[in-house]
Amino acid sequence: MTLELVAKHKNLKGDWQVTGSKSEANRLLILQALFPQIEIENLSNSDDTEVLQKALNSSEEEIDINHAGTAMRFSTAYFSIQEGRKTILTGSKRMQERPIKLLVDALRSLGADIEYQKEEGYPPLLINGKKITRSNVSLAANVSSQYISALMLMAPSLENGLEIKLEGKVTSTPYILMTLSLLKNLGVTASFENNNIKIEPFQLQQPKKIVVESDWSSASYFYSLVALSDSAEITISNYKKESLQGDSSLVELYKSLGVNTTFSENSIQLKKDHSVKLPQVYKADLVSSPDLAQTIAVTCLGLGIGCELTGLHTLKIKETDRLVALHDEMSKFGARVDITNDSLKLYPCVNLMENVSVATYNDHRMAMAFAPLALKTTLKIEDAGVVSKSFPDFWQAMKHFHIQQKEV
Ligand SMILES: O=C(O)C1=C[C@@H](OP(=O)(O)O)[C@@H](O)[C@H](O)C1
Ligand SMILES: C=C(OP(=O)(O)O)C(=O)O
Repeated sequence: MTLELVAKHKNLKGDWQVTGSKSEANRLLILQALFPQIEIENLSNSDDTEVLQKALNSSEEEIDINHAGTAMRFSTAYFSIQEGRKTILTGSKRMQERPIKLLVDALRSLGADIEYQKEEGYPPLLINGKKITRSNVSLAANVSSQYISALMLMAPSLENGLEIKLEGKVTSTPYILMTLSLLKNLGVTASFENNNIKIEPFQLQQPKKIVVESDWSSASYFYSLVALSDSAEITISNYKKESLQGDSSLVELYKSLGVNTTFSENSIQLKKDHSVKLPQVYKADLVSSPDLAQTIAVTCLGLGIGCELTGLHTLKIKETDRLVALHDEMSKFGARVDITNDSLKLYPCVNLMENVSVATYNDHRMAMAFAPLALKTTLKIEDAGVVSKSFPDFWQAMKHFHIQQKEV
């Protein structure tokens, strides 16, 4: 389905309730499978969370995780310790190109029985669940934090706990800290000091309710709407100041792009700040917030300013090669874009082309990042249904804020 987008008003007002964080939800689902006394509230309604929930409830041998990276990585560790159970974990064509070797090597070194079904280093995986008693592992931490979170999530259910030594420069650190916080919140004794993670064995004695905060990566599209509007005052919920999600860095990152954030009890109010003088070139290191790269790049494109984004080395192995995708799609609007393996440079582009058709490459964030650009030019989004990976009611939200959509 291709959607043609037209912004009917550029003065935005209104409220929206965003679904629960898929990162928090997917961690909690694994923890709940290991400690059934956990009760989860405000679970994400994303495809990635649904697919993991189904996988964990499935009694089938073959489980298809589709495009969901966290579900693939977290359930690889989970099924490795399901004693006596054989599982084939597979996923979409793209999932079969997303590397998992570092995690499989780490699990194998702990005694897990995992074989590759097709290409070495990539799903699908054949897993024969086993009891794991070894408690020391080390792995490179510069490729994906998801491998580390996967090990951390299974760790408290191991009889000897787990010590994980992180090698090299750690990437996407806030996601490791999110996992650590959720474990601690449950009552697990856990620490992360000097690239060393230590998690003690744990048993949950009493029922424990955990409420998932709304998704901050999804909030980024509202920040972009506000930045690109003529004026805006919108409220989104449920958010809190002390977030577990690293993407709450949006509050700071969007200040110089003209968006002010005010926290209320369980929501945030975003206001267009007309007093801000936009930078000619916006600069940010996004090594801690890789999922914001597309939103920020497109906001800068819409504002007619340049940007230099660094710390993007993980983008190449996500739903698509996001650096190439951003380069190709922003160029269609007339912009000059240079990319390297870990950075993106956008040159200021004052006259945006009209009626551009944006390809989305099975990547929800390509569709969602470009949608707010409708406030600046007319455009089409191809395969617009991809948004359901993390934000199924995204298009309703855009409609609520006057971005009209017509199927073409
Ligand atoms: O642990 C998580 O929930 C995630 C970690 C990040 O991945 P990397 O660690 O691979 O950068 C992020 O991009 C992804 O959307 C969610
Ligand atoms: C990278 C993402 O997800 P995953 O790696 O879990 O597929 C994302 O949601 O932007």
